[in-house]
Amino acid sequence: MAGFKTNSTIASCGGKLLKLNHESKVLKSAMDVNVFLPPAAVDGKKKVPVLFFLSGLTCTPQNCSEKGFFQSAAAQHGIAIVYPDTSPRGSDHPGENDSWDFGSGAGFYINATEKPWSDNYNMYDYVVSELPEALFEEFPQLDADRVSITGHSMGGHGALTLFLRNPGKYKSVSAFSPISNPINAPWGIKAFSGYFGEQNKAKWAEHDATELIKKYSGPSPEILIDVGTGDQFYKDKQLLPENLVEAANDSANYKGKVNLRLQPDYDHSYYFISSFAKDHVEHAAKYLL
Ligand SMILES: N[C@@H](CCC(=O)N[C@@H](CSC=O)C(=O)NCC(=O)O)C(=O)O
Repeated sequence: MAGFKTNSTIASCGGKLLKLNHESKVLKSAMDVNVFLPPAAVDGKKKVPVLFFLSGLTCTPQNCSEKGFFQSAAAQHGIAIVYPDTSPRGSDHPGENDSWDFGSGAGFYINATEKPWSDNYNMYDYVVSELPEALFEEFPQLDADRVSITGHSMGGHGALTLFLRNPGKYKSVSAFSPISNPINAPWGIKAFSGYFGEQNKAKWAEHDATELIKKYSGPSPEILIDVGTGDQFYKDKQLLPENLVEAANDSANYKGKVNLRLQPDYDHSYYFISSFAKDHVEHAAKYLL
């Protein structure tokens, strides 16, 4: 078996939220992960599709499973949700816990190339391969052939880049307030300088959704993006979703297929995410069911 320990099993929306922990080899860390099993999958007899939710800076698997409000719609559509953590934990690298937007809780869904981070900050490999493979082994009711991805902020960047780097692997993608062009935003510049080195701009571009969409070729389901106009990080140009839309409209595959919805007054918080969670589950359901 894949070696998950179940710390708690919580009834939620007719299904079960499992709070799990396992040892990750690629992260050299014990990792928490939450999995919501919809009612259809609780007895293990029916295979259900899976939606990954990648969280933002400072988050753990708890933030979205407690206040994202995804589980009601997921239960209705018979979709499981996986909530991974946002970085390895307790690695003790110098500076790992010095700021909230780099290091612990800020893994950015990349494989770091700069020391000491390259030792174990491999969130890309963890979310793309190690975690899903372990989950599909442990829970045969999760359908490995029907997987979609979504996320928030840093996790929205993760969802978009994992989708665009792996054509066909995910049936659909959506995002809440994603960091859409990290190579031109303060959060992304800080993270990529630290994890990839200041000079390695080619590597930076490999994890920038706006750069990736220009060259993307593969299945091209509509991409749904919600951003609140009251979001201070949007106003501070950390998110830059318009750059992604412009790049998509200049591309061969994604012209007119990024649906950016600017939601009046909403901020960056889980009040915003929970207000539109149903839409994102329904977006995924269109491609998963
Ligand atoms: N601590 C920071 C705010 C951090 C923050 O807003 N984190 C967001 C994600 S931001 C982009 O990735 C978040 O989801 N926080 C968790 C929550 O439950 O709200 C500050 O002090 O400004």
